[in-house]
Amino acid sequence: AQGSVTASPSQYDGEYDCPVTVGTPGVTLPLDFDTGSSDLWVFSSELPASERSGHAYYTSSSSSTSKLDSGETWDISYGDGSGAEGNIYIDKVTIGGITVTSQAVEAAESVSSEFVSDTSNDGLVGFAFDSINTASPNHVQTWFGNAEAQLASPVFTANLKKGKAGNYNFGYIDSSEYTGSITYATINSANGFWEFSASGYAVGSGAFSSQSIDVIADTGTTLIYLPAAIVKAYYAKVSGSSNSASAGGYIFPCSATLPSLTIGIGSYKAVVPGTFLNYAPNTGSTCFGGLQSNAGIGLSILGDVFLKSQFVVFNQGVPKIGFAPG
Ligand SMILES: N[C@H]1[C@H](O)[C@@H](Sc2ccccc2)[C@@H]2OC[C@H]1O2
Repeated sequence: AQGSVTASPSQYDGEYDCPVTVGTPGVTLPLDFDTGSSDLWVFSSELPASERSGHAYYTSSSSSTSKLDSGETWDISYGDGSGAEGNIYIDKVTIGGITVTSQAVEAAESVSSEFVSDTSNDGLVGFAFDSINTASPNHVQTWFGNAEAQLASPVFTANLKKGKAGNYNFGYIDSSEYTGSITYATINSANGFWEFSASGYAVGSGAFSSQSIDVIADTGTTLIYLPAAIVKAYYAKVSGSSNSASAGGYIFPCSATLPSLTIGIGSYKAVVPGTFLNYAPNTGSTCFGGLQSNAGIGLSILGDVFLKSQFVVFNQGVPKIGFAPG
């Protein structure tokens, strides 16, 4: 089997949400595909009505194929301080025409305010490694982990776009979605992430600095977070930029022409256009950068600002990650 699903950007490409059908009869919910976590959870009828407002949700008792995963709970905290928790049902989950008949569906009983106010999604689908799934006392598998048996190849690809719909594909690599050749990096999955070593960086037309940068590829993170020294070197080339405590990061005049950012993947030079690095308006005539410091995060993240400039292959079989111009 192979599948494909549309990925729709929220405002400012803050996240990319995809239709996922759960249960019988199916309820289709826009879920945020997240290669930085490994829980599939949904807004549910078990939430207080106040936390469900503005959201669609899953009602296990209305699904003839739903079965309580007795004794199992989940409780997740994300890097941005948000979180959710609840209990678990086993039910059918279809994405892009591929159905997993016995998927652990983590039903929310409580979600943090960030999720209540983010009405672009009604939950998340984690695509990282099972080791960081939060179900307890037993881990549950990701949807992709369960779907792999149906796939010709243990791969999914991300073809995210700036300001318009893209897609995720499952089980195959569509050569029409990229140019040139795909360059792969070995994944270290010890921390449960799609973690690898980038080979260096360049700012605009400047010299490439060869250095190993430990990063994770995270479709659920909006921006790029790199070591402070690299970020400082980037904004040194943006006149009028400053690292603003009040804005929570680097800002610059919206009229600035931003240099591109090149990230090395082996010998491949992945280029993020300067226009992708003006993320969104801040206050007044200042704008907020798509590249920010990883200070306080503990790791570097290649989020959507980077990923939407590339075609990305996530191969869970090896594991390895591949990049090509999108
Ligand atoms: N992997 C990411 C995850 O998908 C989001 S969870 C999220 C929170 C609020 C709104 C939408 C999504 C959070 O930000 C970075 C990291 O944690």
